[in-house]
Amino acid sequence: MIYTVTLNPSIDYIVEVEDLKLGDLNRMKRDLKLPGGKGINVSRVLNQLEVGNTALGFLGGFTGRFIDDKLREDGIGRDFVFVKDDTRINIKLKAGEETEINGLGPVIESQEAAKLLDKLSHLQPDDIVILSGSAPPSLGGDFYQKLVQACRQSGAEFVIDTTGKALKEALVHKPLLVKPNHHELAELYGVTINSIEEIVLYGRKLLAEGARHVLISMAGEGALLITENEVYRATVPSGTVRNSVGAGDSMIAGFVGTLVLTGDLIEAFRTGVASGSATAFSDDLAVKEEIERLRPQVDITPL
Ligand SMILES: Nc1ncnc2c1ncn2[C@@H]1O[C@H](COP(=O)(O)OP(=O)(O)OP(=O)(O)O)[C@@H](O)[C@H]1O
Ligand SMILES: O=P(O)(O)OC[C@@]1(O)O[C@H](CO)[C@@H](O)[C@@H]1O
Repeated sequence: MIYTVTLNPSIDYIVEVEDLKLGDLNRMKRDLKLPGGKGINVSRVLNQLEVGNTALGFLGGFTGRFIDDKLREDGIGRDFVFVKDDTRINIKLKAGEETEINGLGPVIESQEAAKLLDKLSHLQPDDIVILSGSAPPSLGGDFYQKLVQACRQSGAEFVIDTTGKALKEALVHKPLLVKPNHHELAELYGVTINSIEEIVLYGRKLLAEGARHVLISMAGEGALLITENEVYRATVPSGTVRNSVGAGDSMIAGFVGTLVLTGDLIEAFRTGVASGSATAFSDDLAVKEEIERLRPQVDITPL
């Protein structure tokens, strides 16, 4: 079974205004409320690809119920810990360019945090757990470490998509996949990156530190897949970008879902890129038909 873990889900409140005037009254041209948070996005795209999965994490209040209802309507498995405080609302403001304002997230009490760790103590060795996104500050700085240890103690594989110290510390536990974008990669190593050769160099450092597969996404510039023996570059299909929120999560879903279904690394990479682009070209996350349409447009070459 694939599990996703979203420590800090959100309602993504997508707001479009014609011409934003700061300090003035602006009227919305369009708005949309979506269940969000990185692991939840992965669950939604896995579901599109007909890959069964269960979404875990913390939900609370009316915002949490909204997310739970939406996932239930889509037939996605859920096993959330319900907390007292409200799940956050993240604002995605479209006014020509995209501006994001993400909430800190709810207070998670220690007994609520313990309930999630308890769920992970029942994992099986053939499970894959996808850990994605920020952690609410109240969980403390080492909660990801605890999650990773819980996965490893049960023998389950894990994928981690977060930043900074939590990502660095997870590497030694040999994640199946990490997927920083090229900016996050540079930030992780405290460097500026100016070329594909440098991206490969630092991507290989992630492997040396323990990651088993490294995907580096570069938005409209394509993506790299780096494994112990191979480096591949993918082009992205062309299309009109409508929304980049969740493109990276969709890529993880496409890659992991296809790897589980077929065991074929190149096809997993292709579906990952097509899924990211299908989201970038949609208002909401990628749907199956669009992923299928874009897949043949992704060219993959060894470097
Ligand atoms: N402008 C674009 N054109 C085509 N495909 C895109 C574009 N932007 C993103 N994608 C697709 O989505 C994938 C992931 O995008 P990106 O590198 O922006 O990830 P990310 O920074 O993790 O995204 P986010 O944090 O917004 O979810 C890319 O590898 C590509 O397949
Ligand atoms: O604040 P975090 O956890 O880093 O990111 C949360 C978030 O921006 O990521 C998703 C897109 O990747 C959105 O659905 C959500 O609002």
